[in-house]
Amino acid sequence: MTTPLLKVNDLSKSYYAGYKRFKRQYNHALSPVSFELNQGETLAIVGEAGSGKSTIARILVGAEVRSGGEIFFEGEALEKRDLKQRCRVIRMIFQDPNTSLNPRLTIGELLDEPLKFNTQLDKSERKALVIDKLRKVGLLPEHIEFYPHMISEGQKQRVAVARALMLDPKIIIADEALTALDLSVRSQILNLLLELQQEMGLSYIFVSHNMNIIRHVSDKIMVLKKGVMVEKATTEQLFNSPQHEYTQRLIQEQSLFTRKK
Ligand SMILES: Nc1ncnc2c1ncn2[C@@H]1O[C@H](COP(=O)(O)OP(=O)(O)OP(=O)(O)O)[C@@H](O)[C@H]1O
Repeated sequence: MTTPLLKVNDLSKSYYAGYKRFKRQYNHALSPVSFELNQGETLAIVGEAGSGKSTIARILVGAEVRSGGEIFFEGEALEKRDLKQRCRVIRMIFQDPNTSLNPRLTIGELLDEPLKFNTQLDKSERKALVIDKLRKVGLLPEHIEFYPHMISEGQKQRVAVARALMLDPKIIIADEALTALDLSVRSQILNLLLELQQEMGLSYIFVSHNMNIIRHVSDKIMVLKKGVMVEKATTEQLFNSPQHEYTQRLIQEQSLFTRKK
């Protein structure tokens, strides 16, 4: 049996919520969840607002500390790696490039940042890598001089993708990264992500509440409801025969919403 790229066992998260009747209270944002991700595979995590999707994402990238469970990357505990190494292997793309990209930095500076902080490369080596990644996401070397406000929404999301690629990660987590984009731009970015997956053997975790988006991109899906995993299946199984009534409702609501549009 091959070792999965990422193996998560009983991951959980509770937030301290103050005292009630002299007892410490906790908000269980995430009850223990387990899942695996293989190289080149796409996992989607779906659920309504507050279901714990982003909590998993934040723990995986090291932005949040887990309350329980274990995370193994290539068979080794993820915590054994320092945050720098962790940043290299798992990167995140956020929903809104307008807030995730610093407007005061040029595209070149934005892409150079991860290299500057995480590698020993000199300026010209870093510039060559920046240009390489710009090309990979369908932008031009000239974009180095541009500021985010000078380019379109779709191009901004391409910059966000390029930034996630700078350290040659193995896993990219896209947290609602396609939701805010209009339909034509969304399909362009989706195609770009799929091409990059083919080319670089990337694994993706798509965090989304939009069943339509994930249906077309994911190999398997995990459904969360109020911090509890209620269903986990291949995409085909889940859409053909959803087992949990919550999953059935999510699929139904999405198809109604799509028909109305
Ligand atoms: N820093 C925090 N302190 C306390 N509670 C938190 C914190 N961050 C998240 N939570 C709670 O944890 C639960 C899960 O939140 P999370 O952001 O993971 O949900 P989500 O499914 O990603 O929702 P959304 O789609 O709105 O981002 C929610 O009840 C939320 O209120």
